[in-house]
Amino acid sequence: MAKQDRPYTLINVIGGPIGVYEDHVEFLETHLKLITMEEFLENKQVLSQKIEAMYMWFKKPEATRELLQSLPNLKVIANSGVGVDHLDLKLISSFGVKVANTPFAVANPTADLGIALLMASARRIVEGYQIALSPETKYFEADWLGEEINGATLGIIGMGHIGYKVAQRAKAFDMKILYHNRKRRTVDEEQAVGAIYCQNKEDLLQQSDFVMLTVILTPQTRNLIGKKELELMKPTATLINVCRGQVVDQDALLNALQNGVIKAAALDVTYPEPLPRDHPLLKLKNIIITPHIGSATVKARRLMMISMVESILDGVNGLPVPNEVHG
Ligand SMILES: O=C(O)[C@H](O)CO
Repeated sequence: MAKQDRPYTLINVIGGPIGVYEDHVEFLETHLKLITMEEFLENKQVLSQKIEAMYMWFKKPEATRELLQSLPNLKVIANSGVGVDHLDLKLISSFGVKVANTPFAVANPTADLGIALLMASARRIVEGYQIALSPETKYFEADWLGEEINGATLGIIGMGHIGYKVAQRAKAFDMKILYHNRKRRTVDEEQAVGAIYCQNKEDLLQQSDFVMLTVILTPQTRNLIGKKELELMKPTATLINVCRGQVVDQDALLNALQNGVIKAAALDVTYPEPLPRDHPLLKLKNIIITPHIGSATVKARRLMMISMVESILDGVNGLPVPNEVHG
């Protein structure tokens, strides 16, 4: 693309914990004219007229009303990742701005992580690592046991791109797969992974040995799993969450884990993130917590970037926006 044709695109900063990756910049600069927030604020009058896109890498820059008001020619916001719960979609669309996300880029690595957490929990890998490392360990105990996952029942709540990829993987482990979703998958899709639809999430909760959460966070899914739902689960069951912390009532989960209502939990997401260092969930033995790493692979982050650039280029050229999110 000729240099002068690249759309002016607002980014937060390059590098550091809240910045665009330095090794993505060459690709980005080939397609977009990147303007950092600092450059924008220094030369607001000129740049505000030129900026047509926002490259929102891990929630930054924030799409505040004030920022949207100062960008009269903004056409599209490309959001890294699939979750858009940090965005006020109504507000953004009232400015005539479209939003796109990257559902395809994150589906495989997030499903991989879900299965990794399931396996780690079933085979007590984190505890085992600590035993293997501990100076207290004199011998390896023969009765220190985990669970096998083949033949076990996995209940997937949320059968979008990620949930379906989880099912594909679970099939390879000969798990029995149940799922609950707003919309039922086609019979062909169900048969391809051997998944059985549960119209009521209660049925799924009662029957599953592992419950995996892969929904998006909306007002309807906030606290989807609370005291009542945890009590429906088997006392031998494990809850795995790879979507958003707020989908689970964390106090109810703490209580359930402390009192044997369920056996264990494996969470890639909590609220807040990270949890305060003295949070009681961090003190439990029957929990694994990872730092929100569903999409944290080199490949996924590159695919996210490419997908975001595609959405921006089509968006500023008045074409249908790939992966447009409708509020
Ligand atoms: O929303 C997502 O895709 C992840 O949580 C962030 O990568």
